[in-house]
Formats: sequence, structure tokens, C-alpha cells
Amino acid sequence: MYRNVKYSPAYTLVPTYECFNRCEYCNFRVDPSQDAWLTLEQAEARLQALRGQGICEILILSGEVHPESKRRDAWLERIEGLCELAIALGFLPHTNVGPLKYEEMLRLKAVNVSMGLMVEQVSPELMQTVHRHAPSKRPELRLQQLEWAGELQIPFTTGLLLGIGETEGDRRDTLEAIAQIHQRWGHIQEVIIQPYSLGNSQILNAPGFPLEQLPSAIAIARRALPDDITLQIPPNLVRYPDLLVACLEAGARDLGGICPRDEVNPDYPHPHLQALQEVLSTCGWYLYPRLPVYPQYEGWLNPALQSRVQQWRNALSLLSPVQPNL
Ligand SMILES: O=c1nc2n(C[C@H](O)[C@H](O)[C@H](O)CO)c3cc(O)ccc3cc-2c(=O)[nH]1
Ligand SMILES: C[C@H]1O[C@@H](n2cnc3c(N)ncnc32)[C@H](O)[C@@H]1O
Ligand code: MET
Ligand code: SF4
Repeated sequence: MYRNVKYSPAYTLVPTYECFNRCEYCNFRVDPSQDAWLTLEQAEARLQALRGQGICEILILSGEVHPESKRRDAWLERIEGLCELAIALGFLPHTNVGPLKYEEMLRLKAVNVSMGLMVEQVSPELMQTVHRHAPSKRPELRLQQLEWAGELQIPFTTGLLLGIGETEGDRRDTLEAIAQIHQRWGHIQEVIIQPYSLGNSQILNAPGFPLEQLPSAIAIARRALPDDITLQIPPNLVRYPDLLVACLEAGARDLGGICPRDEVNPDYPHPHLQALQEVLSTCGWYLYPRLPVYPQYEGWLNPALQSRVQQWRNALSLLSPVQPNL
């Protein structure tokens, strides 16, 4: 008897690496104005080249322009344009670009099948340490985003970043806060349990989260969160087959977007899909693709997006007729 674990065949577009925050664990950002933004023409060339390869999700992942900056509108417009382009070329966008104003979130809902923002941790102490130069990481701001996403009926991905100086109690508080917001709106499709991993271009000089503690952290999350929230772990950061399987045994059921390059953790390439599939199947786990929106949320999307999603569901079920419930 096989058990199921899913992933999303994905490709990442980065509108800009520039970010006004300086999270000390970040290996992604460059200073404001030090980066040429991705143009729609460049993005179109990349997306055209991806067609027909089974990639469905376009993950739009960005550094942030300050909410009061006069360049903010242009930034949001570029993100919206990239989402529209991805849809026009047949892909399904998922946007994670930091905290948004209510109106900005409303605009992006129309061009995304789901969106995301990590809570990281709710402990205010981190605003004096790893987040001391990262106003976007204020816990109340991030929880407000989850609340708005629920109100706007946006299928949502959030998560915890582990090993950034939080205590076990802080982790429980973070899980509790996510569970409470989900109880109000029922919109959290997945929670990522992300081990902070040391990269080559970060400020923070601290070892990564001790990976051997991950299964127990996952088991705690599984007990703290409602059953209808899926737990996700990144297979490139959980690099040992035994550990990966232990995480599945502890309750993780999703491996997230598997992309040619993990833009957030470029020092940790994703494993090859076939190798991953083989390892997992020898341990009794069957890996299969999913869409970036879970089936129960499809009714929240506008009709144009719903019909795109339906086309993908049909295509996936033709590719793999034995696999139910994509
Ligand atoms: O390749 C990555 N994908 C990341 N993703 C992508 C994610 O795995 C998928 O987009 C979702 O599962 C939707 O299918 C995130 C999405 C979010 O909404 C929030 C945080 C992340 C973080 C990462 C990440 O670090 N690396
Ligand atoms: C997009 C998400 O990636 C996560 N993130 C940022 N930097 C790192 C790192 N060094 N290791 C693991 N995850 C990281 C944060 O949780 C952010 O919200
Ligand atoms: C590399 S992080 C990308 C998303 C956003 N800047 C955040 O931290 O939430
Ligand atoms: S993690 Fe996100 S918010 Fe923090 S510096 Fe990096 S890009 Fe900016």
C-alpha cells in the first residue's frame, strides 16, 4: 500500500531582487535600485520556452519596494503584468511578494490561483535580532495579511521559518495564531515548515536549523493545526532520504514547488524528480503532481481562472489516470 505525497511542478519568476528589508538570513536580496526589474518581454521569452514541459505553477517571488515609495505602484503593476502574462500563456500564478496593502491584495487576487506569505515566527523579540532591519517582518503585519487573505477568499500558503532564534514556545504561538485565523476563514491550504539554511550571501553568521529536529517539529505542527491544512517541506533543504521519509511519517504531505532553481536558497538545488520519485517509492511513498490551488478552493476564483484550472485538472488526469483527487 502506497501513501501519497504531492509536489507542484513550478518555475519561479523574480520581478526584482531589490528589497528595502534586510532579513539577516536572506540570500536573495540586493539593495534598492541596484537591480534591473524583470521586463514583460524577458519574462515572455522564458515562459514561451517552458511550454509543453508539464510545468503548471509560476511562482512570483519578489524583493520589496517600501510601501510609501513612489516606485511602489510601478512595482505592483509589474507583478500584476507578470501574472497576467503567465495566465495568457497557460500557466497558473502563485504570488509571494511580501505584505501588501488591502487594495493591492484585492488586485492580485484577480490574477492568482493562490497567494502566500510566511508568518516566519510571531515572537516580537526577533525584531531586535534577525529582523532588526526588516519592518515587513512585524508579526502583527503578517497576521493581518493572513486575515485579509481570508476575508478576500484567497487560497493561501503560509509557514514557519525554524531556527532563527525562536523558542519552542514561540513556535507553538505561531502555529496557534495560524490555526485561529484559519478557523475564522478556512483559507489556509498549506503551512510550510521551513528550516533556516545557511547560504553564501547572508549577513547572519549562524548554523542552519538542526535538521534532525525537523520530524519532531513537524509532529508538533501536525497536532497544532487543523486537519484540512497540508504540511509542506522543501526537499532541497531536507537533503537526506531517511530524514525526508521521517518528515513524511511525522505528518508532512507536500514537497512544494519543485523548480529548476530555488531562488531563496540558491545554494541548495532541488533533487532530480526521477531520483526523488525512486527514493520515495522504495520507502512506500508515491509522489505525484498537484496544482497550485487545492480543489476545495476552486470556487473562490473568478470564472476565467476557474476555467484555466479546469483545463489543467483535465490534463493532469489524462497524464496519470490512476491518481485520484488532484
Ligand atoms: O522554491 C521555493 N518555493 C517557495 N514557495 C513556493 C511554494 O512551495 C508553492 O508555490 C506553493 O506550494 C503553491 O503551490 C513559497 C510559497 C509561499 O507562498 C511562501 C513561501 C515559499 C517559499 C519558497 C521557497 O523558499 N522556495
Ligand atoms: C520566501 C521565504 O523563504 C524563507 N527564507 C529566507 N531565507 C531563508 C534561508 N536562508 N533558509 C531558509 N528559508 C529562507 C523565508 O521564510 C521567506 O519568507
Ligand atoms: C526571498 S523572500 C520573498 C518574499 C518576501 N520578500 C518575504 O520575505 O516575505
Ligand atoms: S527574506 Fe524577503 S523581505 Fe527579507 S530581505 Fe529577503 S527578500 Fe527581503
